[in-house]
Amino acid sequence: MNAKQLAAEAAVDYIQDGMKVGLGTGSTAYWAIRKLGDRVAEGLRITAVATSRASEQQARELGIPLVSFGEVDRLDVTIDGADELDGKLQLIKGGGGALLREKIVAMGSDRMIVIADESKVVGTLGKFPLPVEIVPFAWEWTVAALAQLGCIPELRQGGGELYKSDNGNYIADCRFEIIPSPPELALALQSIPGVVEHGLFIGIADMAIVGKSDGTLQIIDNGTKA
Ligand SMILES: O=C(CO)[C@H](O)[C@H](O)COP(=O)(O)O
Repeated sequence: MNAKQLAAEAAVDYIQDGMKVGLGTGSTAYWAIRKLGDRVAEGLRITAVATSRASEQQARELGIPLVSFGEVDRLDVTIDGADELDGKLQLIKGGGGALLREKIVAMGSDRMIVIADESKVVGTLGKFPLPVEIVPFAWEWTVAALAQLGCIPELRQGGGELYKSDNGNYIADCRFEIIPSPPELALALQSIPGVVEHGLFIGIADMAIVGKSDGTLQIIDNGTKA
């Protein structure tokens, strides 16, 4: 079993009968959804919402009951991957382009469990280019404003054209190399009008389950919620 699958399946052990569950996006979340599908087939009764069309389709194929956002106020737990995470459970997300939906779903959950392999754990965030979802209108100005924050922003490409998120927006991948203060950067990003959402998750995750190549798990749950 690979390290992503190990972490993902361990997270599914936290799901109990009757829970409302947020389904993340990406190659690690894939394994969690697959395991949840197995447990639903065995009789586990849950309802779920998905953070992307891809995860929704996977859940549907596996028979996981999906509900609309109008049918639930809050979720009990969301299980999702991350591109980077530090010891305070601050995250960079959005490598798969689903950061806006992922943040809405995670913040609407009583608990967010992050699943990752050990390559995602860092001392300081920033090596992974920070995904920022921006509206197509006047994107040139928004990208220029992002560059003013000290990064090199690059609009994500997909299939020979500009990538569009499930929400019809562009993603600017912002290369910082190091982000000394994620909360300060988050505030600065939020003040740019063309920014819809950014991939810094601060004070949102409650616990991380990290799968290691030696087959063991590391639990990070003592993060200071900023
Ligand atoms: O934020 C995400 C998608 O927007 C993913 O959770 C993140 O990119 C990690 O992906 P993977 O599990 O494939 O490494």
